[in-house]
Amino acid sequence: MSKHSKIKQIRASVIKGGEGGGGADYHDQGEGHWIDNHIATSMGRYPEYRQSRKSFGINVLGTLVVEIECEDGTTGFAVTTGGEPAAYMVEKHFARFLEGRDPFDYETIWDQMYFASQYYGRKGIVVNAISGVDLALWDLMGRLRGEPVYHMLGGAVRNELQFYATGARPDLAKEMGFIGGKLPLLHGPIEGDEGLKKNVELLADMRAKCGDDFWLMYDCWMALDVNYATRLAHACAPHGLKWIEEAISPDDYWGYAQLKKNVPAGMLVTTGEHEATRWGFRMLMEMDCCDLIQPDVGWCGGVTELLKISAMADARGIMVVPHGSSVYSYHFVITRHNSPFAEFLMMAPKADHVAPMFHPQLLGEPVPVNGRLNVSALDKPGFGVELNPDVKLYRPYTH
Ligand SMILES: C[C@H](O)[C@H](O)[C@@H](O)[C@@H](O)C(=O)O
Ligand SMILES: [Mg+2]
Repeated sequence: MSKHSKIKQIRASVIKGGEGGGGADYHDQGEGHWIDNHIATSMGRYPEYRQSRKSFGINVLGTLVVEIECEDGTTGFAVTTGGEPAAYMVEKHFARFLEGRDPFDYETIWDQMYFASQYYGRKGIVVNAISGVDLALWDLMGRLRGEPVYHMLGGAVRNELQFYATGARPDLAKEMGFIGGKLPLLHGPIEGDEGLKKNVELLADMRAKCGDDFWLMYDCWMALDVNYATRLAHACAPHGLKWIEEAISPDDYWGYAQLKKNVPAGMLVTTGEHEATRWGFRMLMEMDCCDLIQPDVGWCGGVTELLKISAMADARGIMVVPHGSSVYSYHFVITRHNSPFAEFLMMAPKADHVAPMFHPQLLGEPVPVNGRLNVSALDKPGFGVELNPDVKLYRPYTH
């Protein structure tokens, strides 16, 4: 007989655009932010959509806030990307698998959410919604037990996290103590050899500013084809490009397998932030698509699924460095030997100082200091953060 308080209610809320700012939908930033400044994407083939990813809707979904309340009043929550469509699924479809149940039945809850939505889900926003519910369950379990999530995942295997920084200023990231800097790629195939030359020149400039021992990577956000990515990798090799990230479409497993053969020896091919579930990552690994996988724990299925993905990768000697997702990935990374470092997304508009990733939605969100975060910063129940009461929530659907 379960000794735990049962789940009384699950609630899915959103934050109206503009009031909440970026938050979990961290691409939803103001004008002039580096994260929306001429970054190469597949939509770049349309001139009207080349300058700004917001122009084609990268921020159209918004934040999903999932709250799960127990009969004793204990409430766990999590935020991810999903907005009203994801809220609809949580309220109208997934709630039935949680209410009246023990929150520690998270395996069965996950299984029922996934297979009940298999006919319309499996990847994308449906798995974002499942991930949001799963993360809220892990937060709730931690609060019920008075333990941080990382304790429940087996405990820390090291006493601190080390981070690389994603943003437009790797030179400043080096000064801030990060172990590396990941640049967004600015020019895609539509801009021809001239654009490729600019991509290489930017990397060369950053290499000159950062010196030889600082990791430099390119994030290509699904924008390229195999030939362009191959040419870019070879042109960037003399400037010490450590990895080429998400160069092509997440659906083109065959292209990744070819790119991994094409790149210069020693350069890593990475991907995975837009992949989902153990089955998607099994495909990436068994088709030898990449050297390092980057699931987003708020998009791939949550902690419950990331545990399965990570074990598969560990058995294959593949590193798992989750896509930046603040505390939701920190609690995982610090417990895994095959996750030796983490990503920190520079949310400051000029990438010139450290700011909490999901600001302003979360209170108590820890940030790296000198590119590191001591495990003690995670020593609070659940994921250790609270919802900011000044950020108003709207519950678009009920059940
Ligand atoms: C910087 C990239 O274009 C994305 O905005 C970023 O969110 C993601 O790809 C990452 O790896 O951080
Ligand atoms: Mg990326």
